[in-house]
This record gives sequence, C-alpha cells and structure tokens, in this order.
Amino acid sequence: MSAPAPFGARLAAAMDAVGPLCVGIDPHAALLAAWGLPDDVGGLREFSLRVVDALGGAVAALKPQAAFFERHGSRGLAVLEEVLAASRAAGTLTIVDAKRGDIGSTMAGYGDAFLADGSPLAGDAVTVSPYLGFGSLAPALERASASGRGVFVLCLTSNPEGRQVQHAAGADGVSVAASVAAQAAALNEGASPMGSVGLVVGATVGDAVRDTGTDLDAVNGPLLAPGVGAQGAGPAELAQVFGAARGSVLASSSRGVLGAGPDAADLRRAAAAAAGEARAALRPGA
Ligand SMILES: O=c1ccn([C@@H]2O[C@H](COP(=O)(O)O)[C@@H](O)[C@H]2O)c(=O)[nH]1
Repeated sequence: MSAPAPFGARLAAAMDAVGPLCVGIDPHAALLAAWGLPDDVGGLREFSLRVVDALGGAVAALKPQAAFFERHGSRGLAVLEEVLAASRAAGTLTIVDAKRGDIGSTMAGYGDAFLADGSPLAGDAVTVSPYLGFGSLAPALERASASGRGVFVLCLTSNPEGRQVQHAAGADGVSVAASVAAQAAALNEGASPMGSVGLVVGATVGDAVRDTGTDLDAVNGPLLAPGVGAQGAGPAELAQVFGAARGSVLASSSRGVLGAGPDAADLRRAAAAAAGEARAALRPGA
C-alpha cells in the first residue's frame, strides 16, 4: 500500500475543493442544552456524530476540541475516538485541538497518542504548544512526518491574553511569535504545495502579525485561523490579519456554525455560508 500524501498536500486539496473552512466540534454544555441533549456522554456522542453526519464531506476539516471530550472522562475519550473514525469514513480531515506541549520525552507520548498510525486518538493533525521551547516539539514533529500527519503550532492565539507571551521579544528583539513562525518555515522549506507544519493565528489578532514582525508569507504551511463567528471575526478581519498569506488560511468557526443546529440542513446551510464568506475573503476570484 502506498503512503498517504502528506497532511499539507491533503489539506490544500480539501481547501481547494470545498473552501477554506474548518468547523470546530465544541460540545459545550450550553450547546448540548440548546440542541435538547443532556450534558452527559450520551449527549456528547449524539451531538458530535450529528455534526460529522451533517458536515462530513462538506467542509475542509473538522476540529474536535479535546477539552469537551476529556471533561466526560474515559467514556468521553471513547466518543472522541468514534468521532475521528466517523470523520475518516466520511472522507473529512480532522484536527484534534488538544494544544499539547511538554518536555521532549513527554511529547513523544503525546505524539504516539495523536500522531501515530494505529492510535485511536490520531486525527490528521493536532494542535501543539511551543511554550516549553519549539525544540521540545521534535518528537511530535518526527511522528507527524513519519505518518503523513500534521501539526498546528500556537503562534498568535485568538484570545487577548496571548499577547503577554507571544508579543514578548528576546534580547535579539525577535518576538516569540516571529520566532515560532520562522522555525515552522524552516521545517516546511521546499514542500509543495505546502508543508505539514502549520501555525495557529487567530482571526481576531488585528495588526499583531505586523506588530510582532511575524513573517507568515514565508511559512509555506497551513494557517489555522480560529476566532471566526462567536469571537467576533469575519471576512474583513480575515483579510486584515493575513494579507498576502491569506491563500494558506483555514478559517475556523465552532459556535458560529454549531449554533445553527440541531437540524442537519440548518447546520449545512450555516457551514456553507461561513465557507462562502471565508472563500470570498481569503481567495477572492477563486
Ligand atoms: O487561538 C486559538 C486557538 C484555538 N481556539 C479554539 O478554537 C475554538 C473556537 O471556538 P468558537 O466557538 O468558534 O469561538 C475553541 O475550541 C478554542 O479552544 C481558539 O479559539 N483560539
């Protein structure tokens, strides 16, 4: 059997085919209630699989938020495994939003969990945190590369508190965000159509890319942009934040789409509208 194409290539193809939108599966207790479901593992399963049924094949990626599965304990994690398998069966890429980051030897464990062939918790990519040092991510990056999977490294997050860490500059005057982006760019060098080491850059960050000197144009990898919808960002913000790098952006919305449920047709309409807005903002003329 031939090895699957690398994550970057698979994501680029999916964005071209159905638009640059990722929908987050964030089964908040309040959303479960709004959908008439109990805040227990049964409600979690019903909610999440309905999202996969409705949106599988219709969006470039689905992004289950690990926290909302972990809060239900081991049975919640079993639901996450089921969601990943169902998405795979539907032909839709998955990004497990787990934001893991630890010393290198422990990152090997996270890599085995989220990025290794045969692990039930492995999607197509996982979000990771570089704040123990970008180098500490090496074991996860190695596993991603070996299995054709991807990572999204936190760079400029959508929450206002992120500035304290991400805008800070070292003695060389280079900001943390710029350094993270440069290290991702080095790993993606030469990849076509793009590499598999992505960044998380919130659609809400305004002028932060410029202010921190972060060179997104050089990254040559996917840019996951949460913050669309419930956190207030829309097409204008996407265009402002990403400028010339916008062709690599995967806009991400969770509550903004999920709030249209539980009806599957309503969910599909909301996702199609969000994908259309993202396409117009990020790929004008496409
Ligand atoms: O910088 C970041 C990184 C990740 N997220 C995650 O995305 C979703 C956003 O949900 P909405 O309902 O669309 O606000 C959530 O899972 C966050 O943990 C982010 O918002 N910002």
